[in-house]
Amino acid sequence: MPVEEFVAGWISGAVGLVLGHPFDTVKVRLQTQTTYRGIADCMVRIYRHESLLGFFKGMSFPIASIAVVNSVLFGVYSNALLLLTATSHQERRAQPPSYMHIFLAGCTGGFLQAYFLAPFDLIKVRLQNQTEPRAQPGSPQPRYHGPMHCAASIFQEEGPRGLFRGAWALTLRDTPTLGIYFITYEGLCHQYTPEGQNPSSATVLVAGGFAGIASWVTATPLDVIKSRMQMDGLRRKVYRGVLDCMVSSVRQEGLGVFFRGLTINSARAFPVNAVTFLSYEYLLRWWG
Ligand SMILES: CN(C)C(=N)NCCC[C@H](N)C(=O)O
Repeated sequence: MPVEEFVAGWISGAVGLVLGHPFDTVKVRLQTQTTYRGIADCMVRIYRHESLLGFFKGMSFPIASIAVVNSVLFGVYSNALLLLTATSHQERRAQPPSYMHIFLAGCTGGFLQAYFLAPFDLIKVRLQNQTEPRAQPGSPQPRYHGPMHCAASIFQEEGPRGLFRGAWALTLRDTPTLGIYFITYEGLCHQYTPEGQNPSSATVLVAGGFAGIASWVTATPLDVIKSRMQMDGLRRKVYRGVLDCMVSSVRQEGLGVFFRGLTINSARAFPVNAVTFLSYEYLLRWWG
């Protein structure tokens, strides 16, 4: 089993993560809190109240976990394609796999990564939603003092299953949309690359960027539900499950609720996934 894909997936994911985290914080706040009037209002209020550091809340755990999460995604995707088509990453340029195989391999990668991602994503979302500024004498204390304290508190209060709150919505979000992610990337690279050659850097950047946008546009409705399920139970439990969360969110806020954070999700997706795929391709070429 080639391990290069796992390592390339890890490094490329970390590059994208740091770049996209501030946008991700704004998105999570817009999806779960109704007090912001829009992207600009949310950004200004985070900056005024919590300083620049407010945008980077909850980033340390994703950085630590990206090694596992992205290497599972890219490694499983590539190895699933190897199983389905009997071609390695380099051979696939000369013998491109069918879109059905790419989709199935992407869905498999998405399905498996969701379970590795679930606890880390939960802790990220909980920390991103803490609006208290950095601790100053006399100022209100945030509920969680950091990622380890957050993980330990959830574990103590809700048991090990609590760490997987929202995991079902996350799996529903990631399984089909990662199929779409890889199909868009491979399809655009194939379209704009001469037969048998490697795609140019510009092609990889554009194809990666659009793969990010296509997958996040389709993922946003379940992303909203996932974030709400993850915040549920913080004080009292409101939703009975994914379907109940969907129905009551639509009842209270209308169908537009499914598009909360769509603009910022798409704006974030382009640069993050452009650099993720560029570093992924270069690392694999570098290792031959
Ligand atoms: C729509 N979904 C869930 C994805 N495209 N997932 C792949 C993640 C890529 C990158 N780390 C990101 O956060 O955009």
